[in-house]
Amino acid sequence: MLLAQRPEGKSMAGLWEFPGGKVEAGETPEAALIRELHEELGIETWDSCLAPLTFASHSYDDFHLMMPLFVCRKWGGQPQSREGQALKWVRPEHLRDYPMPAADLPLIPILRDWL
Ligand SMILES: Nc1nc2c([nH]c(=O)n2[C@@H]2O[C@H](COP(=O)(O)OP(=O)(O)OP(=O)(O)O)[C@@H](O)[C@H]2O)c(=O)[nH]1
Ligand SMILES: [Mg+2]
Repeated sequence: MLLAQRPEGKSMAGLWEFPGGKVEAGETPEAALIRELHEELGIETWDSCLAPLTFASHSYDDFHLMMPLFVCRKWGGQPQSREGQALKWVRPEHLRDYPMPAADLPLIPILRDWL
């Protein structure tokens, strides 16, 4: 799977995360992910290429995160770093080697078992 390292200046800088971002008003989760993948990686994808896999539910100090995790199996173009973030393709069994946000940690065994 493709991990992105949060750049300096953002919250949780240096941690490795799944590409994506916040849903805007009136957007479906799928539309938000399609938009974010375009903004962050320059790739195109479509609702029909996104499969919901699991979700994270985690209380940070200042907000509660509910984050759906989708698998994107088909896209157009080559992922490239458009926001200065480092990118890395990582096998599920190696996810533990990359420091991730606290909300993501319970997802690691699920991804290892399911993918
Ligand atoms: N994309 C992403 N966000 C995550 C993950 N894990 C996690 O806790 N988050 C949190 O979920 C929120 C997503 O925000 P984001 O910074 O990616 O949002 P964004 O792309 O819209 O950026 P922006 O707010 O700078 O415009 C952040 O609070 C982030 O820390 C993850 O694996 N991927
Ligand atoms: Mg983002």
